[in-house]
Amino acid sequence: MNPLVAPEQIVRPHRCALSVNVNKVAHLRNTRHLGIPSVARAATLCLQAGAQGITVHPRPDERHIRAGDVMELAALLKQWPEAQYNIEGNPTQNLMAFIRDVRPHQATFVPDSEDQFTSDHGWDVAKDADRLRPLIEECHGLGVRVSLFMDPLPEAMAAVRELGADRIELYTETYASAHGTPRQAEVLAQFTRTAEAALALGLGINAGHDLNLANLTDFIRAVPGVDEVSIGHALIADALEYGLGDTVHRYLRAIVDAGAAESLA
Ligand SMILES: CC(=O)[C@@H](O)[C@H](O)COP(=O)(O)O
Ligand SMILES: NCC(=O)COP(=O)(O)O
Repeated sequence: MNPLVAPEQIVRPHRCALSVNVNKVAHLRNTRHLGIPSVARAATLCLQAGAQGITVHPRPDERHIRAGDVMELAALLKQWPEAQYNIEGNPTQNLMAFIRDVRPHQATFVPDSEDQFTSDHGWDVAKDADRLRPLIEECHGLGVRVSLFMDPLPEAMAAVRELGADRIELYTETYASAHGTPRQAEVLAQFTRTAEAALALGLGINAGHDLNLANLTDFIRAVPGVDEVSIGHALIADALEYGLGDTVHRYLRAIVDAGAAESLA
């Protein structure tokens, strides 16, 4: 296949999956020694409400998701064969041990330092290629899809493809900050160009970070071919108001409203 088909030739019937990131449930749980709220129970409620996946980011300092959560969710998701398990992290730190143990559907490589407040940048593929290539190959050998957390840089997509990654995850904080401002269209266009470049190379597209009920539909409408959005912070905050099941329905409705999923009926 021509590795650079023209964007207008990309026709991909698309559904966009919602993967709920449960980091913040674990964050709250960790502030007491009571075991509540339960991460597994929260994940179950999200799946029962129709979420198509669960995401965790087990950071080395275990500030929220702990190793026990990763294993408990792996056992839970065996009861939900249609649902996808996405484990995020820095593969040069603690991520690969989880990937080897759990073999999730997807590993999302994120270039975070150990003490980082939150994820705030994508990979510099030119600089990191030699370290990432064998780790991507190892994941593929384990049957695990690999997504690279990336800033919206169209020119970086060829290097991502050359590395052998299956998908990119568009780091959407700059979009979320610009949403509802005069810069929205300009910032969104950069994400659209990046997605078109990725699709032209046969890469799948995920997206995440600071997505919420206010900005999600506009993003999915504008950016072609989004396979999966992983949403945590805002969704868990919304659940304090609407309850987890109703909140998941609201996010699924936002994806339907963007035309990227069938109606919830
Ligand atoms: C990679 C990314 O943007 C998020 O998935 C990440 O999980 C956020 O980490 P915290 O929940 O620790 O802020
Ligand atoms: N990869 C993004 C994610 O999993 C959740 O990010 P956020 O919604 O907590 O900002």
